[in-house]
Amino acid sequence: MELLSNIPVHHAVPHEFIMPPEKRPENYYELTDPTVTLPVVNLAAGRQHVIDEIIKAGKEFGFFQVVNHGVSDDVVTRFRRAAAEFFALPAEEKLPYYSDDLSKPFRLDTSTTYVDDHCSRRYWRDYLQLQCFPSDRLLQDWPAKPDAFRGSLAAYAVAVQQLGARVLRLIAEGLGLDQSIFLGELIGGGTLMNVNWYPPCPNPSLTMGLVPHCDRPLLTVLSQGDVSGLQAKHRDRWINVHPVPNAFIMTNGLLHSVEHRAVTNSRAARLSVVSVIMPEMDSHIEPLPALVTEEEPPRFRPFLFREFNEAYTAASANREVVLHRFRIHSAH
Ligand SMILES: O=C(O)CCC(=O)C(=O)O
Ligand SMILES: [Fe+2]
Repeated sequence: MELLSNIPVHHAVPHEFIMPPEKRPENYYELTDPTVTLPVVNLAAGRQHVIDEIIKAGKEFGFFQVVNHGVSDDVVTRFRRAAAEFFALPAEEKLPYYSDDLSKPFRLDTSTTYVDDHCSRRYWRDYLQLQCFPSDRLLQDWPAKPDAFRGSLAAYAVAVQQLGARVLRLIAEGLGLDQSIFLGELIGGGTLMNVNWYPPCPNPSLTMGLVPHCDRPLLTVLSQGDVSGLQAKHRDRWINVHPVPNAFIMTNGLLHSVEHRAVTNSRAARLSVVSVIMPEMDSHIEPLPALVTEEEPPRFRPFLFREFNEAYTAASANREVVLHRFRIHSAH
């Protein structure tokens, strides 16, 4: 399949990218609620204030941006630039990495195919999917070109993992739990990364960059640069996640795993770097006893992360279908 990034300029939308009318983002403007903006949490503020803001944002939105997060702009910019340069390489240099084998530690692929009424459609996105740790062993699987790719990725991955651990400690404290409760097997699956490339699209109203979905891991740390396109569900409406300079966007399954999607635009290419902090496959997922009360009984049965992962893949990330498998249905 031809990569979108192999074509310098797209003058028309090929038919396989045209979404059926009900899946188009035409509600981009109508259903988008311009009065709602996602909270921006300043991590340099007082600790208790930061914790309160994160818990409030997590409960209300399941999504928030963080600034003054301690990850240097240079680390972020260097990796974002190297990744953009990778997508701009000539087709033959990218070809060796092209694969749809999910077990590969580094692979390049193009938009997921989505099948509807026996008709398949494609999303307007190329992406890299890679494992980050242990970086000394995986480094050789990462591309040698552009020159800055390996070094900048190793630095970025460490910085993002530390930031993720810091936010997980703050969340634990905010829930009245031991600070390190989420830092064991729940993050032991390592960090996976998606680097998404959405080239300018001649007709954004017909295409989607990424299907509405919820992320499956414990915490996602997303860098979207300065081009908008990310939207999150809030009270049944899509809201735009406005780019905030040097911010990271966080979303997690602890408080609320929120449906989000990416729309395309005709002006500028958009690159997002999505780091997902994964549990070990055999970790036991269940409501923490400290959070279960008679008024708040468990709503989901215990399961292994492996089972959840399989259900997620089988249901193509459809939130309701996945949750249904694990929900405890009350007797009345
Ligand atoms: O491009 C974006 O901003 C969203 C990407 C995303 O949600 C993902 O890769 O899981
Ligand atoms: Fe996502």
